[in-house]
Amino acid sequence: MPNFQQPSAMPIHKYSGYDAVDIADRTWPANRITKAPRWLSTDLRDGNQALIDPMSPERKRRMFDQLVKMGYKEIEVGFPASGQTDFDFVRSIIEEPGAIPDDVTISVLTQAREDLIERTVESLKGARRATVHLYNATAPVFRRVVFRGSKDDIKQIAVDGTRLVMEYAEKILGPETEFGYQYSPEIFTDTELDFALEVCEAVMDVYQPGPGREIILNLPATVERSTPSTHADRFEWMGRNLSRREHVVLSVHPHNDRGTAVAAAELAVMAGADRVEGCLFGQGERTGNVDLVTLGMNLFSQGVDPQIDFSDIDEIRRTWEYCNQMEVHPRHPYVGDLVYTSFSGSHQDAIKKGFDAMEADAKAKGVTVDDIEWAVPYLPIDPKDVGRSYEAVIRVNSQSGKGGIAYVLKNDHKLDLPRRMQVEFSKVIQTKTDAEGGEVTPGAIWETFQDEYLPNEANAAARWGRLQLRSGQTTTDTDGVDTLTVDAVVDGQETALKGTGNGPISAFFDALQAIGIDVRLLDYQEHTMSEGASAQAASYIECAIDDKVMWGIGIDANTTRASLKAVVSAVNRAGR
Ligand SMILES: CC(=O)SCCNC(=O)CCNC(=O)[C@H](O)C(C)(C)COP(=O)(O)OP(=O)(O)OC[C@H]1O[C@@H](n2cnc3c(N)ncnc32)[C@H](O)[C@@H]1OP(=O)(O)O
Ligand SMILES: CC(C)C(=O)C(=O)O
Repeated sequence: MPNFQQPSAMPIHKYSGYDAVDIADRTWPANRITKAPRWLSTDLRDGNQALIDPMSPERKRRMFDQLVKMGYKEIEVGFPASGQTDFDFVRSIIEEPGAIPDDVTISVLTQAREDLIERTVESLKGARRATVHLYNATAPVFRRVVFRGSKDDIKQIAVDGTRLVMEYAEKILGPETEFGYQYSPEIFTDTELDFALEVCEAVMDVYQPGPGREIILNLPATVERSTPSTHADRFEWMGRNLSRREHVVLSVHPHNDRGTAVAAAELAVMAGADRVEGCLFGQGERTGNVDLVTLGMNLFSQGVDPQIDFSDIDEIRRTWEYCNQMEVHPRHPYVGDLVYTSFSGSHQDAIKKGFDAMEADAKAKGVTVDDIEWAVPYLPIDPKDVGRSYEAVIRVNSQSGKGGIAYVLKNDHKLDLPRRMQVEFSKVIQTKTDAEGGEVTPGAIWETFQDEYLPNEANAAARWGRLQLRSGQTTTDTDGVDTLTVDAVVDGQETALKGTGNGPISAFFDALQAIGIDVRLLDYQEHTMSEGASAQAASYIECAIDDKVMWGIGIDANTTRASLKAVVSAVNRAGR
C-alpha cells in the first residue's frame, strides 16, 4: 500500500533528539521485577506544589493518613521552608502522638541554601524517623541560565548543601531522631552522565555512607524527555559506576511529560533502581509524577505483592479527589469509572465465556473461583480485588452483542439463556438501541426481557398474549401416558385445558392442539436459579408454532410448571 503521508508544517527544527547511552552490554531487558521496590509518596510535596490551590492543613492530613493506611512507609510531607503552612503541617504530625507510625519515615525537601536548610531541619525536631532531601539543578541549561556557574560551581552547591544539612542535623536533631539523607541532581536525565556521577560521588564523599548509614541518591526525570529504554540505560550505567553501591539506595523519580512515566519507572527498576518516588493517580507537576497506583497495581496483576493496599480503590480515589480537588479520569488504569467496562460485542462475549470457564474450572477442581488463576479476557485483574463489583463489567449499547446481554441476565437475574435464545433476544435489544441510540441499562434490558418473554409474571397492567396459566394443574400417569389438566385464560376466557402425551409437555401440546394452536418441540433446557427449599427453576423451550420458531421461558419453583409457562411464553410471542 502506498504511504500518502506528507511532511507537516510543524517547527521541527526547534527540537533535537535525545542521546543514546553507550552501554551495548546492557542487562536490564532480561530482568524481571519480582518484588516491590521501596516506595516514596511525594503527594504532599511534588503533588501539592503543582496544585492550583495547595492542600489545606486538613486536606494534607487526610492525604497523609490515607497514605499511611495504604502502607506507604516513606512519605515526603512537604517543603517546610516554603512557608508557614508546610512548616506547621510537619510540626503538627510530629507533635501529635501516634500521627506518624514508628515504621513510617517522613521526608522533607529543601534547596541547597543555608537559611532554607536550617529552617527545614528545624521542622523535623522530635521526629522518630526523618529524611532531609536536598536538591540542586545540575543539567546544562540550569548551569547556564539559573545558576550561571561552571560544573565545579554547581558541584560545590551540592557539596556545601550536604555539609550544611549534616551540620544542622547534628545541631538541631536529638538522638530520638533516626536521621536520613537524600540527594537529587535535578533533571538527572538532562545532565551529562559522567557529571551526574561526579556530583553524586562528591556528595557521598561528604556524607560518607557506609554500613548502617545509607544514602538515597534520587535521579529525577524532572521533565521526561527520553524513551523509557534510554532512561533505563542511564540507570544501569549509574548503578554500575557508582562507588559504595551497597550503601546507596538508587531512587527513580519520573515525570510523565511523554506519557511514559510508568514504563520509565518499571524499566529503571529492572535496571537496578531500588526505590520509586511518585504520586497517587499521577498527580504532580505538568503531566504529573509517575502514578504510584498504576505501578503498584501492575505488580499486583503480575502476581507480585506491591506491599500497598489497593483493595478499596474507590475510597482511595474519593480521598484523593477531595484532597487534590481534581477528578480521576474515567479511563485511568485500575480505577477509572470505565476501566472494567466493556461495551463492544466481541469483548463482552469473551468476558462472559471467561467467567463461565472460571466457574467451570473452579467447580472441576472443587475450589472457588478466588482460588484459581484469573483468566478472563479483557479484564487484566478481577475488579473485585480492588473493591469493584461486576455490575459495570458489561454495559450494553449499539456496539454490543448477544454475549453482553446474556451476561447481564445471568449476572443480575441468574438466567443462563441457551445460545440460540441469546441470539433471538439480542435482536430485540438491537432493535431498541438502533431506534433509541445510547446505552441500554441493565434495568431496561430486564424490563424488555420481561415484557418479551414473561409478560404474565410482570405487572398485571403490562400483560399481553392469548394465553395465561392459572395456578391449578394436575398430571396423572397411566401406563406411561400423561394426562394433563391446566386452568388457563385463553383469549380472555377461563378455560380448562386437557391433553395427553408421553410427558407433561407433550400433553400440553395436545391440549393446545385442541384449541387450534399447533406447537412442536425443538429444544428444551432448564437449570435451577438458586439453592434451597424455595429454589426457582428456569425452563427454556424452543418451539415451532405454525411457521414460526420461537423461544419461551418459564420460571417457577415447580419444574413442570416452569416448562408449561415456557410453552405459553413461546406461544404468546408467536402471536404477538
Ligand atoms: C523539580 C522540583 O520540583 S524542585 C522543588 C520545587 N518546589 C518549590 O520550589 C516549592 C517551594 N518553593 C518556595 O516556596 C520558594 O521557592 C522558596 C520559599 C523555597 C524560595 O523562595 P525565594 O527565596 O523567593 O527564591 P526563588 O523561589 O525565586 O528561588 C530562586 C533562587 O533560588 C536558587 N535556587 C533554586 N534552586 C536551588 C537549589 N536547589 N539550591 C540552591 N539554590 C537554588 C536560584 O538560583 C535562585 O537564586 P537567585 O535568587 O540568587 O537567582
Ligand atoms: C526535587 C526533585 C526530585 C524533583 O521533584 C524533580 O526533579 O522532579
